[in-house]
Amino acid sequence: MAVLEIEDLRKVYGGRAVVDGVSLTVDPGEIVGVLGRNGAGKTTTVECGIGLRRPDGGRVRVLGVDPRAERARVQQVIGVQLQRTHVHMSLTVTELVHMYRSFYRDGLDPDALVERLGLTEARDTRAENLSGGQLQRLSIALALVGRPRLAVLDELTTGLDPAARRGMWGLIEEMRDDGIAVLLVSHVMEEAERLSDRIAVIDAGKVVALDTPAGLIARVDGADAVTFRVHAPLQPTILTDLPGVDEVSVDGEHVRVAGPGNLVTAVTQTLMQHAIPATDFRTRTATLDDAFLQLTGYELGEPEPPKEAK
Ligand SMILES: Nc1ncnc2c1ncn2[C@@H]1O[C@H](COP(=O)(O)OP(=O)(O)OP(=O)(O)O)[C@@H](O)[C@H]1O
Repeated sequence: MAVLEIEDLRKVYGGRAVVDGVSLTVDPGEIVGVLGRNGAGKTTTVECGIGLRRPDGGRVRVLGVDPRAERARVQQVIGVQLQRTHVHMSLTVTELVHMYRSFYRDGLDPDALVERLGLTEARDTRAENLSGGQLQRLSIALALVGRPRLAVLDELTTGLDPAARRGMWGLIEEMRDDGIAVLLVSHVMEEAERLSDRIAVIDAGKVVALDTPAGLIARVDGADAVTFRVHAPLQPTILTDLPGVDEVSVDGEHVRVAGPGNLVTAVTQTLMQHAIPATDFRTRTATLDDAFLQLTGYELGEPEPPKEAK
């Protein structure tokens, strides 16, 4: 059974459907990423999914239970880290993590979790005196200490330094391997790509794509390309016929060859066979960024210029 099931969810504010027919599921041991522009409806979807907001339409189940009808039962199985954390700011890190642990029947060792999240030195500091990154780590500790069946993480690593970010990813992967279902809202493409088994891209309240990170990247049109300049006449057909080439465009001496995968080797070999001198090779490989931008209606830019030699 899916841990979280969202079916045809609708939420309306001021006559506008900010969530408009969203469906998605998260299985045990699965990390599902949720990507979308600011205001796309991600937080609203997630908060409806765990019973914090009342849907105006559709159906939501956590382990088969309606989270608004059976609040107490559902609270026992979910851990939530939201953008706006409300904690008792006058309590210390240790006090808060132990208090949250006491809310759950089962759970992690609070002190070990504090250490794992790099909060040992701050354990006796009141929440109100923590740095932004420490407060972020605390909110994650509070979400995870009850060993939830479903962890909902909204902007997991915002404000964390690069080392802390890597550490957090490792922790989330361990939890996934332990069978926990994770719903991960993120604006960090590297994070979404590394952690997510599947990614839902939400735009204007609708799921515009739901696929593996590799599946989303493979959908990008024309983002894998090699461009170069030729210094002798070129018959485009010598390149069009190469395996993996989708499109060849020639504009004077500028040539662009597009298709999935790395085409540089095949292109340079072919040019050599035909004795066509060429320079200024630039390559571009599709990324999750490209997929996201294309799916949410942005135009793709031109290939990056080559890096200057040091
Ligand atoms: N309580 C509310 N009352 C009125 N409008 C709301 C309310 N909550 C959200 N909205 C609107 O719904 C839309 C979706 O908001 P939501 O917070 O779900 O977006 P998001 O995708 O999480 O954005 P971000 O990436 O900026 O966090 C926005 O236009 C927002 O202004």
